[in-house]
Amino acid sequence: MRGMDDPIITARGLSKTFTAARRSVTAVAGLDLDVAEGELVAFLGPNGAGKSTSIRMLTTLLPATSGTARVAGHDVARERAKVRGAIGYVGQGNSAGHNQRVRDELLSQGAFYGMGRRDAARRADELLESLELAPLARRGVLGLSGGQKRRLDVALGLMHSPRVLFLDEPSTGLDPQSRAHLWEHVLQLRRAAGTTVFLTTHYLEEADQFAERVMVMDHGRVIADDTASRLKSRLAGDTVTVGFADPEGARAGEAVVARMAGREPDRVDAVTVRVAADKADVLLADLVRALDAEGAPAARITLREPTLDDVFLSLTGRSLRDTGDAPAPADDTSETR
Ligand SMILES: Nc1ncnc2c1ncn2[C@@H]1O[C@H](COP(=O)(O)OP(=O)(O)OP(=O)(O)O)[C@@H](O)[C@H]1O
Repeated sequence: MRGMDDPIITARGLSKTFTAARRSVTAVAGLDLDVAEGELVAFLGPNGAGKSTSIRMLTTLLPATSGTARVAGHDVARERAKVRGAIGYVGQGNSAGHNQRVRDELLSQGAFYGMGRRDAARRADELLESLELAPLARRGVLGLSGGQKRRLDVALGLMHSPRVLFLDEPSTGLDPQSRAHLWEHVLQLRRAAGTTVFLTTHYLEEADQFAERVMVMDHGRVIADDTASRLKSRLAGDTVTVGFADPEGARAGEAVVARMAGREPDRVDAVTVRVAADKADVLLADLVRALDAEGAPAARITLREPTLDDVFLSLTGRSLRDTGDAPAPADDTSETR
């Protein structure tokens, strides 16, 4: 992996304003970006935040209104063909509308990229194998399941062995098992080839679990850019919730909690208090002892680690889950992994 002194993706002041019928919308407002080769970066944000527009500018599909970007050493405005040759792009719902066979679809893509027939065939078989599509090679594209189709999309994006793979919502609409499966493949392919992966997602858990770097976008701007764990510890702490046997216990316990945590707890209900804590795991043991010693023992204590949604909430005052567009959290990936 190369250092940041030689990033594979850079953007400076990259902006896009759409104007239609005298109304103008600034979809992306001054994106600055440096991505090192081999990084896995996730763009996270609510609908309309500007994620797709950013990706479409970086992949040369959309001209910027202002600003510049370079991908794999080429300028996205002046060297579009060179950029396209170096990247793979999987858009939202990429799959073909006609019923070509799976393997033929890959071969057409290879031809599109100017690959020789032999090379294309070899590469297609390699990708069919590694994306577990080999048994479906002769099946029509239209008969594939959602998850199979998305894996084919990824294979199509990888046909010419690009240095950078852009994925726009690769897992939206897939069931939890297919999502996990797709991710497994993307991570494995990336390990094998060192491909830089830049993707957008609505799934907080996904970004949290798999991305090395999370860029949170809102209203066309990047409002946070760091590893998920640093974002969480910096912008949203743990919460400790303490339940008492009765309201009297809660009253006595509340003061102890305040003293131990160093800040006033919130009242959840008559018998429960909640407090934010920087080092909740350490606090927990001390708190239990202190509550016992002062005759206000806890009936139950729960510790909740922050999620990326807490990060978004702390940055914007809104919940990503409340924006109405984020898919419901999948039941297999709850926020407390
Ligand atoms: N072709 C277009 N013409 C006019 N406005 C557009 C166009 N494309 C996008 N926009 C607007 O730009 C803003 C950003 O859209 P964009 O699709 O980049 O957001 P996003 O974060 O990718 O959202 P989603 O998660 O829904 O894909 C939105 O307000 C959108 O309505």
